[in-house]
Amino acid sequence: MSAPTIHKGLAGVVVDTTEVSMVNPDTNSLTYRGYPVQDLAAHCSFEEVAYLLWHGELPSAAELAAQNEAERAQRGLPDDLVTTLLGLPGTAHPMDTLRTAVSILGANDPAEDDNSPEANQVKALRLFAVLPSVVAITQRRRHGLPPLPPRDDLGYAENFLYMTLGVVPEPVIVRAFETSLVLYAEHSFNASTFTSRVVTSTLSDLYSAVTAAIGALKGPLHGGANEAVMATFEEIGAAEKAEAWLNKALADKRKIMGFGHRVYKTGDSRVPAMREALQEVAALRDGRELLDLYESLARAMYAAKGLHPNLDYPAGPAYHLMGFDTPVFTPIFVASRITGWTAHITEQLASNSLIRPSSTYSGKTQRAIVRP
Ligand SMILES: CC(=O)SCCNC(=O)CCNC(=O)[C@H](O)C(C)(C)COP(=O)(O)OP(=O)(O)OC[C@H]1O[C@@H](n2cnc3c(N)ncnc32)[C@H](O)[C@@H]1OP(=O)(O)O
Ligand SMILES: O=C([O-])CC(=O)C(=O)O
Repeated sequence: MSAPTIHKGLAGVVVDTTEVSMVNPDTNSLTYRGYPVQDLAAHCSFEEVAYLLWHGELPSAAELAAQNEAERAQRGLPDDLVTTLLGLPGTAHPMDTLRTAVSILGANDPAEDDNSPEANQVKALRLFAVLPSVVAITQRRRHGLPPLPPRDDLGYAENFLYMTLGVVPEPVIVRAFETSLVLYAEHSFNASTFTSRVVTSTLSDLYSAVTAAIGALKGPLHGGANEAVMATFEEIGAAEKAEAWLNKALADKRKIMGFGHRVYKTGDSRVPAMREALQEVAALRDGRELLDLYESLARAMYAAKGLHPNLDYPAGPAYHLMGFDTPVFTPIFVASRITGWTAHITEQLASNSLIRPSSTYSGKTQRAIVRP
């Protein structure tokens, strides 16, 4: 009997179909429900993109108004949840706070175990609405500031920025932030989405699937890379030091965060739009030096390894210049990806099969228990 082929990391393994998005590495393109992501970023609000991911079509004006009304009404956090979250150690990573918040919201939801599409859509919208409040709390407590109540006169991106930073910034910043939310929203069977589908496949509940997905996204090989990119820039310090720093880091066999991708091998479809957003933010926020460092490291990495940046590479410095603390970068990714995760959870349930791959045993041969 020939040994089965092992697909480490499931690389290249096609496990299911999806109608939510298509990543095409041959053309470096990404579509959500058929629409190119850069067109959505240029012409749609994040709320419209959320509706598209959940319902398969862009909303009419009336459908969007109804969703917005429901979302704005649910932005606030219950007082006891705020108390619990502020009771976590100040050293807790904001991703841990976010994961805990989703878990508590699930435990308090009497419909937690109702896996009907209607009930799960209610939960998806509720999580979409409250996550910015949780992210905002984690940043504000780092600065000794109390939580700010949400404002229902502001759009999703504006309110998110307001609650975290205490002001509604310039329209260029709001637009760049919204672009990042659209670009981060969905990416087929990435590790965190796949995690959410694995949990869902056991017929567990949506909150459990999202909690697990947050755990998967936290890692620096996935969403955590947007925070790690900032740490890299801080370690390098200046553009003229980038090449020497990189050569040493590669000689030390370090992974350079924000570069490479499991699917895209000739460039991430989302980077051009996010790089443009970063340039606009940098122009407004005195970001010339950071931008120079960004470009120097990217050039050196391509020369040394032929590797291109992924979305986390421009998103990290853009969030920094907008005024976000580094530990909230990946939580922002969560607040965006909640749309994609929940669309996939619904899709998984509609055509479910328990996800349970096989393995080849490589341990000790069978043996008897021998007691002395
Ligand atoms: C939104 C997102 O989640 S995008 C991904 C964010 N993650 C990161 O930026 C982390 C840094 N990047 C990486 O670690 C990888 O590129 C991954 C995990 C994203 C993809 O990994 P894989 O598809 O498994 O690629 P793999 O690890 O096989 O890389 C192929 C080769 O390129 C090298 N390589 C890939 N990415 C990097 C990197 N960022 N730094 C240094 N070397 C790298 C690998 O060491 C390997 O070299 P080798 O053949 O000499 O061993
Ligand atoms: O697709 C992946 O493997 C990672 C990624 O870019 C994402 O989740 O946005």
